[in-house]
Amino acid sequence: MGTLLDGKVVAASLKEETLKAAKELREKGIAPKLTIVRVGANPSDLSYERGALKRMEGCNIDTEVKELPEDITQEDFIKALKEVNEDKNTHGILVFRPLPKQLDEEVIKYVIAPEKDVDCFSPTNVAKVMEGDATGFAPCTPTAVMEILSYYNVDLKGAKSVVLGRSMVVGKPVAMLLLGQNATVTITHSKTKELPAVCAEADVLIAAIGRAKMVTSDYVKEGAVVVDVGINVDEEGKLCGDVDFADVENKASMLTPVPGGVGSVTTSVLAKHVIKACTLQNK
Ligand SMILES: NC(=O)C1=CN([C@@H]2O[C@H](COP(=O)(O)OP(=O)(O)OC[C@H]3O[C@@H](n4cnc5c(N)ncnc54)[C@H](OP(=O)(O)O)[C@@H]3O)[C@@H](O)[C@H]2O)C=CC1
Ligand SMILES: Nc1nc(=O)c2c([nH]1)NC[C@@H]1CN(c3ccc(C(=O)N[C@@H](CCC(=O)O)C(=O)O)cc3)C=[N+]21
Repeated sequence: MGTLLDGKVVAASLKEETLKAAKELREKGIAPKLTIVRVGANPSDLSYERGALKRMEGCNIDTEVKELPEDITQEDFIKALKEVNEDKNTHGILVFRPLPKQLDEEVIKYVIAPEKDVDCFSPTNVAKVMEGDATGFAPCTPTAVMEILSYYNVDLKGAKSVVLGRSMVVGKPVAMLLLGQNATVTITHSKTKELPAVCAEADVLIAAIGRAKMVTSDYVKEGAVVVDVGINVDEEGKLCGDVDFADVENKASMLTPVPGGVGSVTTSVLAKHVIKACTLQNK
C-alpha cells in the first residue's frame, strides 16, 4: 500500500511551532485568545468545539465560548458579535456555521472583524484567498489540506490536481490555495460529466463532497496522491471519508485516513491562525 498521510504527525509539527510562538507572546505579556461564537447546541458544532478547545489548551491559547440561544434575533446576534470584535483580549473569532435560518449570513459576514476572522467568514478574507494575499486567513480545513501536502513534500508545481466539490467551505478555497502553489487545477461537482475519468487524470486528488466512500479506485490514477476531506458516517455508524479507503489504498501513492487525516489537522491550523492574528494585532 501507499504512504499514509498521517494527520496526527502534521498536527503535532504545527503544534510545536504554535506553542513556541505562544510562549514568546506570553513573555511579552500578551495572552493569545480565541473566542468561539456558538448559536444553540448542534452536535457537529459541539464535536468541533470539543476538539478546538482541547487543541487550544495544548497550544497555550486562552479560550471563551459565547453560547447564544438557538432562537436569537439577528439584531441581538450582531450586537453579541460586535462585542467580541471589540473585546481587546480576543485575537481570534470562530463563528460556527451554518447559522440558524433566522440569521442572515450574507449580512453577518460583513460584521465580523476581518483581522480576527480566523476561519474566513468575512468577504475581506475570501478576497485575500482569491488574490493569494497571505495577510488574510484562509479557511482552516482547506489550509489543513495544504499543510499535509507540504509536510509530506508533495510537489504541486505544474501538477494536475482535481478537486471534488465546490463549496465555499472546502472545494473553492482549496482550489485557490492549490493554484497559489502553481498546481493546474480542475474543479468538479455534481454536474461534472464523466467524473471518474476526470478524477483519474489527477496527480493530486482532493475529495470534499460529503458522500461516504464514493471515491473508489476507478477515480484514482495509479500513484496519485489522495486527500480525503469528507467526514461521514458509514452504514455501521462509523466515521468515514468520501474515499473508499480499502479500495484505493493499493492504487494511491499517498492517502489520508479518516479519522486521523485532514480533520485532525484542522484545529491545529485554527491555533496557528489565532497566533498569527494575535501577532499581527500586536505589531
Ligand atoms: N475535515 C474537516 O475538518 C471538515 C470536513 N468537512 C467534510 O467535507 C465534506 C464536504 O463538505 P462541504 O464542502 O461543506 O459540503 P457541501 O455539501 O457544502 O458541498 C459538497 C460539494 O460536493 C459536490 N457533490 C456532492 N455530491 C456529489 C456527487 N455525487 N458527485 C460530484 N460532486 C458532488 C457538490 O456539488 P454541487 O455544488 O454541484 O451541489 C458540492 O459542491 C463533508 O463530508 C464534510 O463533512 C467539512 C468541513 C470541515
Ligand atoms: N466556521 C466553521 N468552521 C468549521 O470548520 C465548522 C463549523 N463552522 N461548524 C461545524 C463544522 C463541523 N466541523 C467538524 C470538524 C471536525 C470534526 C471531527 O470529528 N474531528 C475529529 C477528527 C476527525 C478526523 O481525524 O478526521 C476530531 O477533532 O477528533 C467534526 C466536525 C467543523 N465545522
